[in-house]
Amino acid sequence: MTTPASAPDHESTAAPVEPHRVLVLNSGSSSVKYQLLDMRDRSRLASGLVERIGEETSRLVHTPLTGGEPRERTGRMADHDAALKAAAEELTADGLGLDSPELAAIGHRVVHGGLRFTAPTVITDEVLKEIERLVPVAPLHNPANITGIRTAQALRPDLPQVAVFDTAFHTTMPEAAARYAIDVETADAHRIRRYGFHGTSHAYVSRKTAELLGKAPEDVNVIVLHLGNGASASAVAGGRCVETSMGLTPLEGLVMGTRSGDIDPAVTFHLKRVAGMSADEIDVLLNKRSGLVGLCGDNDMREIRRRIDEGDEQAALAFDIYIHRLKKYIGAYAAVLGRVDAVAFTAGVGENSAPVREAAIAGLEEFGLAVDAGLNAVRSGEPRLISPEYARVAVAVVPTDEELEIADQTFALVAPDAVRGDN
Ligand SMILES: Nc1ncnc2c1ncn2[C@@H]1O[C@H](COP(=O)(O)OP(=O)(O)O)[C@@H](O)[C@H]1O
Ligand SMILES: CC(=O)OP(=O)(O)O
Ligand SMILES: [Mg+2]
Repeated sequence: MTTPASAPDHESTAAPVEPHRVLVLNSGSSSVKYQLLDMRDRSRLASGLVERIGEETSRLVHTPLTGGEPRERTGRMADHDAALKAAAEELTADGLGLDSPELAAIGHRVVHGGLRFTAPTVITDEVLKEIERLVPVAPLHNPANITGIRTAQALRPDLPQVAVFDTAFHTTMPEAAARYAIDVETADAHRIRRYGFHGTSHAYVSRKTAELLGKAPEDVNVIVLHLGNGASASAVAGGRCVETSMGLTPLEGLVMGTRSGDIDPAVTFHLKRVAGMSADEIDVLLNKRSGLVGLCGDNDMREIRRRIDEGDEQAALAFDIYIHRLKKYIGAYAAVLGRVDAVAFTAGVGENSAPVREAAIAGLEEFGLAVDAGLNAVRSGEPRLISPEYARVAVAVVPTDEELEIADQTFALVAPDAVRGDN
């Protein structure tokens, strides 16, 4: 790539360096994860997490990856703008300030890209307006993403800001999977269809799973189970998504930390007509007061397992409902794919909870699925197999890295000719 920075400069003695760093912002409803990467070798220079934004107990944990210990800040951070400014200060303290000429771009996770955004996109005013238009279909996520973009633009107005959409990977779903069986004219008038989310993670993990099996992505069919606070399953055939569990919004599908996942849509009419709830109240009930937290008061799988170990029946039932739904999706996606080569568990619960993996696969021997108890108990940050050798289908734990995937896609867009390190 030829830029003014690489033009001969007779006054300076050192050779000018092409901008090669990417900052990634993954803004969630109440948290921000960030990473600064050096794209020459795809190494992480620093990473961090701000949790409980808007509460008195906000907490920032910043990890410099060049040797130092993690640093913590606590105390109220009122909004995502305050959280990002605190993160920028931590980076500056490490000598990695956002004013650096080495920064090439800022990559943003944007949850809903609607029908229009099927690939990473440089953010213009017009693109930002479209992301705003999609707020009603991602009310917990797109507003946080927009604040992240605005704050980053204010800090570095000269840099390309790139949006990488959760929905993009799912745009290959066939119409049979993407359409709801409702009146076509109404659906089309309001763009009501199944978009799917967590696509960056499903893309990354399905590719990594193929790598773990020593095969090309085109040659494998994978069921990816992204089990975080939000949770979704996808069926990926030869590297292309053919079905996923989230729909118009991230509310459909699996039982999640605070979201109900699938319910009979008539439950909402019933809540309105019989329980007298407004649309907004029902929205809050299903998005924030349902799922594991609605069933047992806790949404953290560690806490639920602790309660089960102490004999708590409410926690045990919540766990059973979570696993029952997961198992239904594994069976359904096996049917959709026809041939399954691997089932991959990922995200906070999928990577860390051996009991969830064991229970989700238990009883599926007829599908060629089994988990080896010893392998399942191993704790590691590496992709690994947990199925016994005799099993026909591989079961794997494959840590996701949405930030690395966003950095790769961002850098490929802004510096298409740059030489990048390999995996
Ligand atoms: N060691 C663990 N054992 C079981 N569950 C865990 C563990 N660590 C994290 N989790 C679960 O992972 C969830 C967070 O997952 P994550 O993928 O970070 O979610 P999100 O990106 O939606 O915030 C927590 O709510 C908790 O339930
Ligand atoms: C789309 C979605 O549910 O994201 P998250 O899991 O980060 O809440
Ligand atoms: Mg997540």
